[in-house]
Amino acid sequence: MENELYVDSIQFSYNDRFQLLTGVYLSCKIGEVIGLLGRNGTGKSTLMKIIFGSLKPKYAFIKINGKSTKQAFTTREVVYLPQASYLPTAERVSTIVEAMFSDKEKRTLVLNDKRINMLKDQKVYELSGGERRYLEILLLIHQKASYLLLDEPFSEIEPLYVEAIQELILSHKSDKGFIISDHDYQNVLEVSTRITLLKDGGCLEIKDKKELELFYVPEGTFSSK
Ligand SMILES: Nc1ncnc2c1ncn2[C@@H]1O[C@H](COP(=O)(O)OP(=O)(O)OP(=O)(O)O)[C@@H](O)[C@H]1O
Repeated sequence: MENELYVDSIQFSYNDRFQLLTGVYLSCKIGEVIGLLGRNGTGKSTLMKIIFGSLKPKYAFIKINGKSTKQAFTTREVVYLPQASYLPTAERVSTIVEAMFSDKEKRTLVLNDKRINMLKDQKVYELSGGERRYLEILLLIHQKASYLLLDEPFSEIEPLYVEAIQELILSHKSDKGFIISDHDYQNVLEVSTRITLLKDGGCLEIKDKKELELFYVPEGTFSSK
């Protein structure tokens, strides 16, 4: 299948005693926002690292736009937002944007973003959690890659920036595919086109909110409102 990130049969363990991922199947097409939910420690971050290629699995079948690969990052079609910030804290926002984009037009586009423009002379350590996370995602969204793996993009950031990041994702959905993992499932649900639940080492497709109540959130979470 063209224009799809496809992973199948992912097996992984950190030690011999426990197999964390036992045969994960996941797919994401351009235009899709996949909400990857799961309880603490089920392996969401591990799965993203395996797909990206920074962690070696026991077995994985990964195909990007019809071509199989061992490490998705080598195809330049996949970028990954790790849970922790990846920006050098002592650098100015404008310096980072210039370093990350050789193309002048792209640089100008990013620097003219309405939120980043007023922060461009600040250093990364001076930004709020939300401003920094927004910048990190903006920098990834403007890369050529078609697929973005976002590990906890909404975690511990101010509501204004949760909304800004949601807007950013939705405004780029037509030409990108997103896989998003976050504990704040409401924020994920608001932008997702599909939900998959990582559970007992595999991925379970969630059809509707009723199924989400059955497997993930407390009964009545959606119906009692
Ligand atoms: N480098 C490591 N060595 C050994 N065990 C690890 C390592 N990294 C993670 N683990 C363990 O593997 C399991 C899965 O971790 P992972 O971070 O992938 O889960 P997660 O679903 O992303 O969790 P959370 O939602 O809390 O971020 C956890 O039990 C974790 O403690």
